[in-house]
Amino acid sequence: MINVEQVSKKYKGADHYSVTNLDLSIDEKEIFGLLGPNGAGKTTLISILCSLIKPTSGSFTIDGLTYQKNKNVLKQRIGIVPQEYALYPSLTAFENLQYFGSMYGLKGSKLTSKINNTLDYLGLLPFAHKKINTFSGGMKRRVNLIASILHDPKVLFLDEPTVGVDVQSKNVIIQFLKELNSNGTTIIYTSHHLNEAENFCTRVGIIDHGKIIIKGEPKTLIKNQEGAHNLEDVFLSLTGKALRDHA
Ligand SMILES: Nc1ncnc2c1ncn2[C@@H]1O[C@H](COP(=O)(O)OP(=O)(O)OP(=O)(O)O)[C@@H](O)[C@H]1O
Repeated sequence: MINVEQVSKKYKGADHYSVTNLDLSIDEKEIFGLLGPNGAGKTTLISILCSLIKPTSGSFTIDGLTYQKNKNVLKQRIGIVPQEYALYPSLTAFENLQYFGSMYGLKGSKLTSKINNTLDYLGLLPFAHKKINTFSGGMKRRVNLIASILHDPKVLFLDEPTVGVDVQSKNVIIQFLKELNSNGTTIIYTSHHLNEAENFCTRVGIIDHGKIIIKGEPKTLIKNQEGAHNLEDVFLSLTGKALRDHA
């Protein structure tokens, strides 16, 4: 479904590469977790795959297609949940979702029922006609998520979809993503919640200094890492305990 070959990225003016000669292959219907310390290159990689930024070198395909030749087709096949909210604060949840749906050519009763059903699944139907600027962080994350899946993408990219949300919101978001996946959506997500990734992902890749240092099924990675009881143990063994502050 996704094939990445030797992708590198050096931002303009930067003195180092954020992603270096990265190879990655993700199968259809996987839930792939991209894990790594702050500054490891997760957002950069996901932004490249969503065509939000261009790689400095290397190539990749999604569903066998490149953006160079198939930008509009790929736009319909992928969904993007960015780290920052992409919502209009002075519009209601419903108005926001109508707007995002219309960007994918959706309209009428089909769009309305999709919005209402999904708001309902995610516990937001009673707030459908309230303005986003009255919503909590967890509620905004859920609307942000709905905005990205109205067009039923085959592949969904999520950059830290559960950051800053309470346990209840997190559970419903993960439940919803599992449901999408069981209906055929391939999911690639980044997270700092290793426990969540351990339970949610079919495979994870740990990325550090722009390179994937290990990838595989969480259970296998834990079994193969001496002394590891969970994914966090594997992560710390491989990436160390030093802080990753940078400015
Ligand atoms: N627009 C930019 N210009 C220059 N350097 C950047 C830019 N965006 C990111 N970087 C650098 O690229 C590297 C990777 O950053 P990236 O945001 O991809 O990491 P990350 O793994 O997503 O981190 P976090 O977990 O903190 O979100 C870092 O060194 C960062 O400082």
